[in-house]
Amino acid sequence: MKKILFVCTGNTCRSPMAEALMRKKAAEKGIELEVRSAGVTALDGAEATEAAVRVMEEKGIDHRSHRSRAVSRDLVEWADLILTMTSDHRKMMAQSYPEAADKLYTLKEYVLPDADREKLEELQRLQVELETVRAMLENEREQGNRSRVESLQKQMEEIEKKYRSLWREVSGILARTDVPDPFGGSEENYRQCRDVLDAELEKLLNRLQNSSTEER
Ligand SMILES: N[C@@H](Cc1ccc(OP(=O)(O)O)cc1)C(=O)O
Repeated sequence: MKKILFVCTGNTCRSPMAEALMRKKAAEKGIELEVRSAGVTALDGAEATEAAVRVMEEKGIDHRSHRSRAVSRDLVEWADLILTMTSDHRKMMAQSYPEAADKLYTLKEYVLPDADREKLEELQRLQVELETVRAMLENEREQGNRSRVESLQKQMEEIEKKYRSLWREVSGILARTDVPDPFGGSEENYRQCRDVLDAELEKLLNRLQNSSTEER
């Protein structure tokens, strides 16, 4: 059974709403899933915010029993898929748990159409390549190896060129990959957040259903 971990900051607003909505949707569609949530800087045992409880009630979900918890190595190991609310959460998770890198995405990124997702992955790959070549260049500079420095500089310019043109294409997509934090906002902010999550989770369920029929 697929195990999904949703991650936000405090685990009192976004990721608990994602967890509860996903559990309900999966049950309604008869899809077997296990879902949990946690926060990158969460305290253990805090209740969901009042406004979150109210807007979940509107969807027929009793959210009062939620208690926050911090992300832990056990939870990361438990999950097959980790979906964060923002790209900052994804970065923080990748730094703390590099071994989880290939199951770590922002929720919105994971449900993008394939073509857009491939572009984002290519951008991340170029970023790593750029850092690697930059480190090699520094090293050769220190050694005073001029011909090697020149060839690495050319290589870096090539990668930067590709990076810049791809960046122009994907910056629009990237700007839309965060689920904004309703914490401290009005009930309407929470409702909007819930509806954004609801729409993204519908796409997530479709993606999971499609990939399980492809696997058969
Ligand atoms: N945990 C933060 C506050 C916080 C709580 C919730 C929160 O929203 P979410 O649960 O969606 O990350 C964001 C931040 C603090 O100690 O002040």
